[in-house]
Amino acid sequence: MLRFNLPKSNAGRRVGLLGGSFDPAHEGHVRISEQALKRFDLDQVWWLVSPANPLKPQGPAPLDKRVAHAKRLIDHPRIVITDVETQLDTRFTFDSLRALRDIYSTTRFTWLMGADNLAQIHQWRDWQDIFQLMPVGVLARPGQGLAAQCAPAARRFASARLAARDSRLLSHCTAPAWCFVDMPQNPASSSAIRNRGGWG
Ligand SMILES: Nc1ncnc2c1ncn2[C@@H]1O[C@H](COP(=O)(O)OP(=O)(O)OP(=O)(O)O)[C@@H](O)[C@H]1O
Ligand SMILES: O=C(O)c1ccc[n+]([C@@H]2O[C@H](COP(=O)([O-])O)[C@@H](O)[C@H]2O)c1
Repeated sequence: MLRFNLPKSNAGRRVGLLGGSFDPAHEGHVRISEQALKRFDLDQVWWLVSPANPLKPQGPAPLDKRVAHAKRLIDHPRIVITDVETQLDTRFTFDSLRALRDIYSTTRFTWLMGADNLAQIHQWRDWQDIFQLMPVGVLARPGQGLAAQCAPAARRFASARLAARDSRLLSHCTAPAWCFVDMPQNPASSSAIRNRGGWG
């Protein structure tokens, strides 16, 4: 029985978790979620709309506004918009993922992120523990290929990397395991939308 108003998940279901500020959500988020479903053999993708990125000094738009916009943008039977980090009162990704793993003990989670986050994840709290907790699926992002492939995290977990041709095995693997997949890339970014005055 769930303590919170959290999404439901059946035993054995494979769920990708895409964390982000979604300030605002855009077509790039939609594309990588659709690709992740296919390329990583997932049943669902949950968007974790975060209260705030612990590394960003300026807070995002109010959570309700970001969640409502995300729900207007995407209407997909296998993509779920959630505010679980607010409900769990967690701010750091490792804490959120550990809490979800404990609540949904029979769900197989995969952490998802764009290539820009692979290049930065070594700055996150407990980042190596994230790789030990669940498989990690990385999706290509324009201009981020080289930085991501040479990133400290890519080097540290080089032996746990799956070839892109085996990407559908990722969500079935035991951690640590990660995979970088290339795909038709989408240049959208929340900061570009904010800078154009298209949000807020
Ligand atoms: N166009 C894109 N292609 C691939 N990955 C993306 C794209 N846009 C966002 N992502 C990924 O989606 C997740 C959430 O992204 P986020 O909400 O920070 O959006 P953003 O566009 O990166 O925002 P900002 O420009 O403010 O940094 C991150 O893992 C990010 O790497
Ligand atoms: O846990 C951390 O230390 C940490 C530091 C920076 C970012 N994150 C997470 O990374 C995800 C992407 O953040 P953002 O703001 O770039 O959308 C989001 O889920 C954040 O909570 C997590």
